Amino acid sequence: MAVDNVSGKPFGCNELISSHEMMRPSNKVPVIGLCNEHRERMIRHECCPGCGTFCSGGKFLVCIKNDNFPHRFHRDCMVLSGQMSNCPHCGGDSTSVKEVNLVPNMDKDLLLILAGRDPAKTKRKNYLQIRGCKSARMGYAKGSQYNPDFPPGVSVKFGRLDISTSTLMLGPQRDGLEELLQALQQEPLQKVRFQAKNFLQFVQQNNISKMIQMLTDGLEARIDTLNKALHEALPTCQLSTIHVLLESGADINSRDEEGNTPLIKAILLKNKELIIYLLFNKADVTVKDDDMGMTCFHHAAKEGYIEGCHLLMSYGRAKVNTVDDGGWTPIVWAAEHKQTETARYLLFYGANVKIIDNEGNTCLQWAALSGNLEILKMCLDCNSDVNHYNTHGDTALHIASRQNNYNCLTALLAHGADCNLKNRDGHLPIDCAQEKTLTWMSLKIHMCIRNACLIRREILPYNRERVLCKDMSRGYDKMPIVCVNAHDDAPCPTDPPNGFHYVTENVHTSQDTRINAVISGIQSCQCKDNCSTPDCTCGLISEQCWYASDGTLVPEFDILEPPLVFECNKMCSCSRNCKNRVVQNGIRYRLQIYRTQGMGWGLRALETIPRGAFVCEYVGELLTDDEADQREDDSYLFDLENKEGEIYCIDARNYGNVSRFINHLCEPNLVPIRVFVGHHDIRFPILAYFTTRVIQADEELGFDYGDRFWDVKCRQFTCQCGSPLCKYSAEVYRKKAEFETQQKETGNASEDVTKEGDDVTTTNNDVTN
Ligand SMILES: C[S@@+](CC[C@H](N)C(=O)[O-])C[C@H]1O[C@@H](n2cnc3c(N)ncnc32)[C@H](O)[C@@H]1O
Repeated sequence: MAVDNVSGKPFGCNELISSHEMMRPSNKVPVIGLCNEHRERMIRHECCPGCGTFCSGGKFLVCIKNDNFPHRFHRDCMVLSGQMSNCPHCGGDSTSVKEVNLVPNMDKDLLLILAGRDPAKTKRKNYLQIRGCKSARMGYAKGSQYNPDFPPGVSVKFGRLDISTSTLMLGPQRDGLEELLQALQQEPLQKVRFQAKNFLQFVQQNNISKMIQMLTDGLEARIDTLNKALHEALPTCQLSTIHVLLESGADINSRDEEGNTPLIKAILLKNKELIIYLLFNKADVTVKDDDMGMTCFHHAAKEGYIEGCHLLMSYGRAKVNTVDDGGWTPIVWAAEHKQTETARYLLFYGANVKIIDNEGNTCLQWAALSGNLEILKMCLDCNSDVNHYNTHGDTALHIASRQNNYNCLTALLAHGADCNLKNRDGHLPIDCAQEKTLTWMSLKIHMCIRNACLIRREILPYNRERVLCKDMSRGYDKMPIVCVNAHDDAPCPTDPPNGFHYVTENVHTSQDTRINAVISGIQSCQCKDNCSTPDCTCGLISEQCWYASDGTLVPEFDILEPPLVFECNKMCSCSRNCKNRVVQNGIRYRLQIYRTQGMGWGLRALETIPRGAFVCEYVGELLTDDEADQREDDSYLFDLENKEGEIYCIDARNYGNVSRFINHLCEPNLVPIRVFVGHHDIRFPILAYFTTRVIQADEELGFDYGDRFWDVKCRQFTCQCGSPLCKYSAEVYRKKAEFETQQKETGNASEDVTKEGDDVTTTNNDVTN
């Protein structure tokens, strides 16, 4: 249930939860079931990621980086999580964060709040006072209610768009139904052969009575005839004809020779009544056509049919970032076809302009191609990388130059586009422009001035980040594992000849590491309550269940002496979603492999990760100790010590996952924990990395490799972690060596002194004597 926060007071939402999809503003707070209004407000980032309540009244902060839809959050929540100045939604810096004070009229506004609505939207004019920002910037007027589920009383305002379906019926109108009933009461035809040609003719004529007669007299209509009739009927037919065809068994998701479904056709026809009818009859919004693998949503966006987009999302649950076979999202189609309002609408509903298509383009490049300045601006406002380049090495600047899109080029340069980047053919953006065109002249001037300044100030050109792989896991991990290099020309680490094979589970390359997974050896629980009580037997094998309800380790978990953790397994009576299952659910946070300064590849977080959260498992080849000793490259060996003396190792050199890139940090933020999931063979725990503190986006992830590693390796290389507390840097080893020499020298000296002393004593003794 959504909770609105008005001056610190909570107000629970009274509306029906509209979607089965639960949401939350960050992984710090539990997921919430939402009514439509709150769902949209969640998408607009109006829910505070710190406390999970909606910022609806009193003082709170807004980030106006995205002018149209300021993000909201509470100052105190950010202070508590140690994240002071930046917007927790988009990372916007303190210059875009302002404080607002909403003073709600508790009588009237409370009713709105309880109805899941935002009073600020209803009477925005004198409601919001944002310092340094016009109140009109607070987003689009959003109509009161719409209910994507039922009944069809849709009424939505988006800018000038007013989607209203309150007058629509879900099936044929009264006259259509009457005609159908009449036809059904007619005398059946005498037995004649069902002729597809005749039937199609009747369908095209909307001759319901003849259609019904043919269909009900026992003659068999083949499914493909019905499907063909359905497709042929769509452009001209009445809903009652479609209704009869579907009732008779035509497939609502059948495809014509171009792979178009009836829904795609209805979108192209912009037939709202038909779209709603098909969606309510469970037409599949994800079916792709044969041409470019476009779904109905891509077609709607391409056509600039906002109403269609809205119906698909609200009735059909179409996903705003769904991709076609070329990796294009609906907003890319809108950008390419200059559908500005559609793009604005899609952005409002969470379109991601940074998604990279199969040719390496983002939406920015498509906007530069079509020359749509508005959409290009939207992409830049959403922090698109202005220097991102595609598989040909073309940036948006190359594309705008080639197309002579002067305004787009000017906007790109104003946002820091680099005019000195060459594409794969060695061409600068200016080389792509036709001489004496506006783009050419503008670039010429820009380059002359810019390059002169660069030379004067000895500024090195911008070091670009290259995306070497969009997902090293090839879809096996839940999150794509991107690999980037902004440092040198090292190729992707999976590339031959020195590459490795990305696997998501440990692999066996010999018989000697066979795991005992016999189910009689696995303890399981009998819980029926999500394992939330201390009686869960699985939890008890680990002393207690160490996971809090959000999947993080409880604060009392001892990260210095971590206990073994036993998660619930397939033999347990509890549900697959119980509290005691975390590692088995896989990677949840966005991670990136990147080229570090001095440590080869490394792993970093792309989003904030809370303390005690599971990050990834160390995956590789299971080896015996002896086998590990034979390996030439020991850089990726991890010991699975256990108390029974048998030592096994995981080697991630040839087979591994994202965790093989985790470097040593002298101030580690990860700790490896032994976890058991599918078996209880104590020799082969899962090595699961958990965070030891909150990790910020872009922070490198690392754990302490330990003295044993560095005692051996310090002869080959020293630690480059750069921490002021580094224990294994060249400097530390130098000082250690100096100290030891000194010790030796003073040790020798004191030995000498002792000897002398002995002598002295002797002498003294002599004296005494
Ligand atoms: C498990 S791998 C980590 C990933 C590795 N950086 C790579 O490029 O594949 C361990 C190796 O990374 C390098 N490495 C890890 N942490 C380091 C550190 N703090 N300083 C220097 N090198 C480090 C060492 O070469 C080490 O043998």
